[in-house]
Amino acid sequence: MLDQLKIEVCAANRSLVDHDLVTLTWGNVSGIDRQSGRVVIKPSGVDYHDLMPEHMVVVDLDGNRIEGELNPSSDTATHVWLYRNFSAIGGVTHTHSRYATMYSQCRREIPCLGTTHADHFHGPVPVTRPLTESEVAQAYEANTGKVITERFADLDPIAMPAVLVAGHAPFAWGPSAKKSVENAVALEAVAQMTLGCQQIMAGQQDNAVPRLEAYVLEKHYQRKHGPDAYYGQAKSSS
Ligand SMILES: O=C(CO)[C@@H](O)[C@H](O)COP(=O)(O)O
Repeated sequence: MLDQLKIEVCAANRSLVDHDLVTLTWGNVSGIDRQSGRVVIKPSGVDYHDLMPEHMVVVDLDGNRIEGELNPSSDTATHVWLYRNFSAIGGVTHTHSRYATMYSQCRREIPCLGTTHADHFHGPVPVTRPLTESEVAQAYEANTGKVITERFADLDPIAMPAVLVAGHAPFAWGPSAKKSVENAVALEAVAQMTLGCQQIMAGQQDNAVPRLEAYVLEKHYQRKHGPDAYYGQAKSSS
């Protein structure tokens, strides 16, 4: 079972380059086998072009390495925090993709301006609070997961499969490693289009950027996720 997951996670990491979501090794994808509770993640600092399934690292839900010679991604603690708290997700993608990272660094949400956004994200893409000095000093990556799940206290990670970490960069997730990459691609696309809209409107007398109407948002989201789209999920304890 994990051999197949290693193949999928390796392919998902390599696809980050094809989607122009990464510079150097600034990104990592993982996937979870919920049956065994094992997470497969990219090794730290390895060039994407050199990645092979056998390089993937297997960790448990506390981030302890179970299998693999290489060190797991430096963001492993964030990935496993998300798997522990968002029970319905199967894959996580973290990148420093340009436009979504600009919004993360400006600490501004990405408003829902159009149907492209609505097809993937049920509302504005939220931004977390910044980590405190002690949170950074104590456990930077785990506390990055903590501020994400804090921000999702009243949000559903199925309806909103992405977040902007203040001062850092985006995380996206989905039912599989591949789907988490797709959500990261969609996030970067809507971030770029939103920035463009804000630049277009900045030069206008009425420079308020029009938000997508709520009834259009609902229609598009339900068209993609079904009329009974499930917005709420019981959160497992971390
Ligand atoms: O967020 C960061 C650094 O800010 C990470 O995404 C690294 O840029 C990639 O780390 P590895 O996955 O190669 O350890």
